[in-house]
Parts: sequence; structure tokens; C-alpha cells
Amino acid sequence: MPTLTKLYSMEEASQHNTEHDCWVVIDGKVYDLTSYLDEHPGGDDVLLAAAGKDATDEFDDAGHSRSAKELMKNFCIGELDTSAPTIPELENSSKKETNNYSQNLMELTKQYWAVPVAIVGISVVVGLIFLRKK
Ligand code: HEM
Repeated sequence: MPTLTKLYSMEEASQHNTEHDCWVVIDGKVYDLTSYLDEHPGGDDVLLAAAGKDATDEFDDAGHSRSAKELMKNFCIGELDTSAPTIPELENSSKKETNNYSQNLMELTKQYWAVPVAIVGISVVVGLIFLRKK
């Protein structure tokens, strides 16, 4: 039977950044370390500094033992959803762009209305000159 892995966006993980709710992302996996803060041999301060963040580098730099890596499995609550945008504003602005396509077109028309008007104007002037010559 396939296992269902819960996916979390970085946006969601970043909201769990307190001593009462402490999530950390390591190697694309999300860990809830709230209950481990007081037990962590490296201290709770390092975990709190990494709360709501990707702490892969910090975790590796601490040179954790094999038993620490076994232990961390107990706190894994899911994986990072890599398809979710890291910067939500980017998604919003790109969505806005598609939604406002027709609005953008209107803006462009407003901005360049002078071009067709100039063409018509020049045609009228040339026409008048041509008629006068006849
Ligand atoms: C996933 C959860 C984690 C577990 C289960 C865990 C477990 C442990 C354990 C068992 C030790 C004792 C030494 C060892 O056996 O390697 C340790 C030390 C340490 N950990 Fe963690 N750790 C975790 C996450 C982190 C994170 C995210 C950081 C940094 C942001 C960190 C920083 C440290 C430091 C600085 C030490 C002390 C190393 C030393 O004394 O040389 N740990 N950790």
C-alpha cells in the first residue's frame, strides 16, 4: 500500500516558528521539534533559531551522529512541497497578470491611441492636398 506523505509549503512551515510550535525543514523533510526542544543535546536555542526555516546546512554543520539521524525520524511530519512557490507574492503577481490580460490590453490601447489618430490625420491632410491640386 502506498504511504501518504503530507506535503507542506515553505510558507506554511515558516509559520511554525515559536517555542510552542517549532517546525524545521531538513533535506526536504519537515520536522516538528516542539517536544524535542528541551531534550536536544545541542540546546533549544539552535533549534529555535532555525524554527520555521530550512536548517539543512546548520544540521549538517553540527555533524550529527548516526543515532541522531535515526532519532530525527520520530519527528518527521511530512515533506516540503517543492511545487509550491517559496515567495507567495510571486505567485500572486503572476496570477494577477493572467487575470488582468484584457485590462493590460486596454491600458496599451489607451497609451497608444495617438498612433491610429495620427494615421487618419495624415491621410486626411494628404487627401486634401491631393484634391486641391486637381
Ligand atoms: C531533526 C532533529 C534533530 C535531532 C534529532 C538532533 C539530535 C541531536 C543529537 C542526538 C545531538 C548530540 C550529538 C549527536 O549525537 O550527534 C545533537 C547535537 C547538536 N545538534 Fe542536533 N538534532 C536535530 C536538529 C538540529 C538542528 C536543526 C540543528 C541546528 C540548527 C542542530 C544543532 C545541533 C548542535 C549544534 C549540536 C551540538 C553538536 C556538538 O556538541 O558538537 N540540531 N543533535
